[in-house]
Amino acid sequence: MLQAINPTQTAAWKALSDHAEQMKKTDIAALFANDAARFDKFSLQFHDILFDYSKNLLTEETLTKLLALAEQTELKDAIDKMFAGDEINATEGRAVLHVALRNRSNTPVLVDGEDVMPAVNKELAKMKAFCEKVHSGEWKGYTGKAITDVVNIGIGGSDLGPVMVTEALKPYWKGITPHFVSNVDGTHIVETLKKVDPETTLFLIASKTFTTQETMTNAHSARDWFLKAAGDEAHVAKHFAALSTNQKSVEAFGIDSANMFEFWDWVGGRYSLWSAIGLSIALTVGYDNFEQLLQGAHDVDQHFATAEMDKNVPVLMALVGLWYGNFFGADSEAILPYDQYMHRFSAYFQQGNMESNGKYVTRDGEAVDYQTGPIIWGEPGTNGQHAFYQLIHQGTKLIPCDFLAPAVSHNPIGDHHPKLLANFFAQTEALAFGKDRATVEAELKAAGKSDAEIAELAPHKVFLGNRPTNSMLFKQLDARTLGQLLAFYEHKIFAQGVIWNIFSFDQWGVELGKQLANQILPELTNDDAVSSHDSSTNGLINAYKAMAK
Ligand SMILES: O=P(O)(O)OC[C@H]1O[C@](O)(CO)[C@@H](O)[C@@H]1O
Repeated sequence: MLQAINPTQTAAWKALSDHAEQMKKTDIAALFANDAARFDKFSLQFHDILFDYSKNLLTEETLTKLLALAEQTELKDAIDKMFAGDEINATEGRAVLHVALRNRSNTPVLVDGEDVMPAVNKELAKMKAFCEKVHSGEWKGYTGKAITDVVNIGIGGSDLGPVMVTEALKPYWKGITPHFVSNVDGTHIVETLKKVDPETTLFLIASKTFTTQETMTNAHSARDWFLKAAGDEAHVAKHFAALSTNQKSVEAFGIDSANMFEFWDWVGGRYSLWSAIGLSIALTVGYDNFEQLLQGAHDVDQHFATAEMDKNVPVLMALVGLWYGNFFGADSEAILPYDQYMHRFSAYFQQGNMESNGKYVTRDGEAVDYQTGPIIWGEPGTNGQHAFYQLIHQGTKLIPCDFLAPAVSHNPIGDHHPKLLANFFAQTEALAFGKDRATVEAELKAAGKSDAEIAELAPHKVFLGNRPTNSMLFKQLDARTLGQLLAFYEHKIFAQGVIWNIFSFDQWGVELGKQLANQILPELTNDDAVSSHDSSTNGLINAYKAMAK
């Protein structure tokens, strides 16, 4: 159980509030001008990843105060408790042990006194053997053909991680094409099924609970489609596997437990790509690469658990983010990967972050009077530059941004990569340092503009700068580095949740919508006018019924 500590009642919070008022009087450009060693002081190398957080509105004093906040909210104790298998997901009565799934050191991890590592290793061995059979062609479909396509049917954490990772690691694909169906909108499954052949397709029904409406509906439609071609129920075993914690429901669906890959209730859905939910990843990029992904996350787990707080990358990421959210009123963060393969990275951490820390109730059941989880958004560079960077540069909102890029491209064609990276560096520089009025006026003058034109145009061309960014520059996007990046963000989210005194591993906020949808569904299947809701909901439902006739 984690202590409930109100962060705003700590001495550190009060000190940070005062300090923020001081820091509002300076800017990032001044901090660089006053300290030639700033980059060295505020950057860290972790394996092949350089984390530069120097382009932030902070000083050593800021960091000391932020670290004091981490100490006074007992972050270290919370980290130890997570790794020790304590029930830190208190509202669901569960431990939080995605770190056990990637525990390559294999040291015992105890849940209720029992070491979970033998079960974790057994399941990994099962996944490995299955991948080998599929890749070698030993696993055959009902007409004796090898598998060419995998369709993962899942949603939320049972979809976003596998989609993001398989896309990010596309250079490592092994000849199996992955497809992902998540939305209950029939279009998703129908359009996907058009691309695959029942004789050579393997369906992975990915659902921790095996009760999720969207997933079960898609799974039944996939099975109907398959049986239409295959005819015989006996063939289902060759084409359907389940990734779940719920053996009973898997069997009820008609999937043999031999084709079930198990995980456990101490794995949160949005932290589950490291579990059997990652089977589509292992099938797509090969089991060896899946293991490298686990290894990368494990590298960071060890770092998070043991590094000093002031050298601890996820802790620093958490503190820097919280600094802007709680003391400067920033309400969103942009994640901007300069790597096309990472095009689902921000979407993945929308769930990771917003489902974890989108909470207004504290660990002791009170309403917070401070900001918690930020809105997460972003697109790959350079697309974002031609879409929303205008607002980041000159808008009225403070939007801390993370820039991520590989030094080495998997596709070193012409001068594409230097151009991409030039944009990355230019953007972080422009955001931090801006362009002042004098420079703008001198440029306009040099371009031959009259004094009147200069006076009119100059205000629009000034960049105030002082827009904070973190940069993550890494050697190349391989499985191990990706695993490290993902674990950085996961632990950042955890550390912030601890300091905010909220529970990061439940998601009660998704329940009400599900409950109401279940009540409304039967109302849509008859012709009666509906009057049981508010006038808007009644009006919409009745209009729908009339239109759909
Ligand atoms: O894997 P399941 O049980 O189908 O759940 C899917 C998703 O639904 C949620 O419970 C709520 O959206 C997520 O946390 C989870 O990732």
